[in-house]
Amino acid sequence: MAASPTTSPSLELPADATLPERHPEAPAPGEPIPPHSAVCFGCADVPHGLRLEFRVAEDPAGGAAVAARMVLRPDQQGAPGLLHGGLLTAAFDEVLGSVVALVTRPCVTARLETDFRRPMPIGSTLWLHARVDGRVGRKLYVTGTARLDAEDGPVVGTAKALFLKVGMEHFLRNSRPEDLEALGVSAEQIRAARS
Ligand SMILES: CCCCCCCCCCCCCCCC(=O)SCCNC(=O)CCNC(=O)[C@H](O)C(C)(C)COP(=O)(O)OP(=O)(O)OC[C@H]1O[C@@H](n2cnc3c(N)ncnc32)[C@H](O)[C@@H]1OP(=O)(O)O
Repeated sequence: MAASPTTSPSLELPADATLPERHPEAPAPGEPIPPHSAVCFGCADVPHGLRLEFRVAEDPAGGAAVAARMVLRPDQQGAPGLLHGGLLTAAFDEVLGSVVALVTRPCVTARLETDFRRPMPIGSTLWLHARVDGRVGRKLYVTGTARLDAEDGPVVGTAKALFLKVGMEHFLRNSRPEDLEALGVSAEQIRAARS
């Protein structure tokens, strides 16, 4: 049967997936991970952003893992006094993307599923954890957990995602030219990628 544009292959870890190690130049367990960009909605210190703070976590199996924390603010409400669910998904996108970046980069989210398990009161702190479970070629399979108010607090959400390794041309072809130029990319490089 032909694939439907509204369905995607499973996020289950394929049998031939291997556990990828952290890149040799990636920070070590316990070290903080700085924002990957000064303007990122997820990790940069921007007023409207999630302002997630990260460190590399120890993975018992020797794989790549991160821990992150996010304080839930009044401007992030969905139902009165509770975090908007889409922001938990956004937080997972950032946290799962960050752990993938310890293995290889750049990667983008192809598919992300969130399970919402408990409400998240404004004023609480989310403690998130993510791990790369396996890799098959360009495809990286990642899982994450969000807990309330402590690293071992109650689970409020879980996520599974597939990230795909892409080339720099993904950004050169698709990002706004002015944003690329602000990063030092020349107009000529942008034109060449788009010709
Ligand atoms: C100079 C500039 C500086 C830039 C500095 C960069 C900094 C980097 C910062 C990162 C920051 C992170 C922040 C958070 C992460 C985001 O938020 S990323 C933003 C959200 N994501 C996107 O915008 C991605 C949009 N989607 C796409 O561009 C394309 O669909 C993709 C994901 C690249 C895939 O396209 P493709 O490369 O053509 O892949 P395709 O050949 O279709 O599929 C390859 C394989 O993946 C599977 N696959 C593809 N899509 C799916 C899916 N949805 N479900 C299941 N399987 C799938 C296919 O079935 C196929 O499997 P195999 O047949 O190989 O077994």
